[in-house]
Amino acid sequence: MSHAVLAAERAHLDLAAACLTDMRAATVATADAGGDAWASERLGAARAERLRSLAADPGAPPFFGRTDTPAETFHIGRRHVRDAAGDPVVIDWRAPMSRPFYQASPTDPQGLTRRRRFGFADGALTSYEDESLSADDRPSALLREEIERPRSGPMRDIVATIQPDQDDIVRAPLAESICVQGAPGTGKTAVGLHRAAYLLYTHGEQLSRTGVLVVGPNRAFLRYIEQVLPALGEVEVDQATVADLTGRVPVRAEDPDDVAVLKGDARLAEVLHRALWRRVAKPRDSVQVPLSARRYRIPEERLKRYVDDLRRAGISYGAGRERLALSLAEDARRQKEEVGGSPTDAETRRCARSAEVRAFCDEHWPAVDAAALVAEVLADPSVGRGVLTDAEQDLLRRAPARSVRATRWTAADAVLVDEVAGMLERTPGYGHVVVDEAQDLSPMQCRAVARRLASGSLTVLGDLAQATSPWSVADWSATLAALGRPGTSVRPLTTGYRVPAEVLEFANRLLPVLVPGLAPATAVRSEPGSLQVRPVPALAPVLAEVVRSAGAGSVGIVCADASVAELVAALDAEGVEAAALADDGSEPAPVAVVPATLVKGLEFDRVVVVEPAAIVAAEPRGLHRLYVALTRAVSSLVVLHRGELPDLLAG
Ligand SMILES: Nc1ncnc2c1ncn2[C@@H]1O[C@H](COP(=O)(O)OP(=O)(O)OP(=O)(O)O)[C@@H](O)[C@H]1O
Repeated sequence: MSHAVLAAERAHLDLAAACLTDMRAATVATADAGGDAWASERLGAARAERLRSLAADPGAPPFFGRTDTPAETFHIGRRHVRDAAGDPVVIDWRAPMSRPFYQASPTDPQGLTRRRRFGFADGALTSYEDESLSADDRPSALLREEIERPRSGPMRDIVATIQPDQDDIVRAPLAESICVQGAPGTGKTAVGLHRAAYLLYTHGEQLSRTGVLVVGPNRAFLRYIEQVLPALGEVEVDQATVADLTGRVPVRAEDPDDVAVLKGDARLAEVLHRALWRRVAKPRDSVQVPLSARRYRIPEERLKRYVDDLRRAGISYGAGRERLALSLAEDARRQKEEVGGSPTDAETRRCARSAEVRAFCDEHWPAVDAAALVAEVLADPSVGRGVLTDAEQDLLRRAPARSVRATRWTAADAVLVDEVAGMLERTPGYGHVVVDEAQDLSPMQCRAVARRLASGSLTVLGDLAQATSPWSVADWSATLAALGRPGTSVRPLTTGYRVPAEVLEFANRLLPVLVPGLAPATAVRSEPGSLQVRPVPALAPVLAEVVRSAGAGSVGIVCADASVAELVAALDAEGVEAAALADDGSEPAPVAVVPATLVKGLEFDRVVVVEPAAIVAAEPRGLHRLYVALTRAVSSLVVLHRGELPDLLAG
């Protein structure tokens, strides 16, 4: 390593930091344009956003790499930095010029004569490493170190080390929907978030209008990933669970699995569609409507035609109702014009709002409340005859509550209510949606996500082996069809970055039973001693000892949901401070007792899985749940069991 090179690169780092400071100052100083309050508010909001995105993460240096071609040198960083003259000092990692940094290889140098990576310690540039992109390159130690650096705490970005197969997905065109089937810890979530950041950078104008949505499985997961996009300079991405998206009614009850599966079936959309549209009634008589002090009779035949045309127009139920009122008013207007009158637009609108027109619409195209309609279908599912079997109708049937408000809704009901709401009024759609842990979505939940998509594209992330919901599928086609993107190509990721090889191989013993034929992941690193499987006579003392000797980093104790409180109390009795992880988005405690049903998508430095057989026994897809639990560890996994181990793990 040359000192002169190091000194020059440090000088460039200082220059970049100074330019960033100037850019921030210039943004603050931008004067408001004119006295228009709305414009200055918009400008203020845009400036605040730009400031937020410029607010450099103090731990993140302005660049992490450099590419040289015979003509040019680019430093690559988290965001674009330019000097006072407007010349680039650092190129945004998402810019096309940055692509060779991620993709160049000795077999395809992509025009590069050198790729340089930088090593940092506490924000200071301490080392660099060059590849000449020829066959004699040694594998990059810095790259390896960074990729293998144990990770814990909230998720961090991976911009410095995105791998070529991941980069292909991150930079796929906006128009292309993609489904990533990736084994545990292969970077699906990271790739999905970086793709969102890439698309926002590349198609900023289009996507800033329509927005980007990230859908995750629960609040704990959203909390875990919430820092990644802001660290990449993207602060305007919505993050939500399906429950958030469909939260039109309070959820206060749970369905038995068989009922939940049925309510998640796409045929329910057909049932609800029928239930709604059968409200529209055929006109049986003419009607008289008032227009500027006179009344006009609209004959039955024309009324029938208006209703029929609107039914067939492919518009929402609500829009149809509004347009029906307008059709009647327009009819009266034409009649008046035929006899030489010239009604104004205001008079015609008044006619559309008249008591007579409203009464006609209420009778023939009545207003509908989404929750009330679902309550009605659940109380009498016979509207589903021909779509659902008799047995299925019986399964769905529920004694009606005193009122719609008193209904004890379940999560699956909320999705049905959202489906109807989407029929009543078009749901505004995003330009791109990233759906994580998509293997767990029911077809009806997929439809709820698809409604938020408008004509945009999707990034679907998941792992069939981690599918734990009662409606889990064995391949991706049903999910992709319900998401409205049936032709989406499925791309595998199989290099595991999270879990050490010893732990991954142990978990992979379950794989042939979970999803026969699914390719197992290969871990990038091996850590001898990272796996311990310990039969114990009593849990609490050993668990306490394991936690005490864990050293720095986060500890996640994963157990069957029913045992969480007991374990927290047992640790407390042993003098070990631990807290249960809740699904309210609050931060996990340094030692967190995690219900198995909440652990999906998370990672901890050290994981203790307590009584695997109990996790398996707790639910129908308990073995899949156990696989999720066993693949959360970054540094070590300890399995403690008093009872027998599940067969596949024993021996
Ligand atoms: N190219 C990379 N360089 C460095 N770290 C990476 C890379 N890809 C993934 N990682 C890290 O590996 C870990 C797992 O990534 P991530 O959570 O995205 O995987 P996943 O496939 O979504 O996992 P799971 O399905 O098990 O939840 C994270 O800590 C992530 O930062």
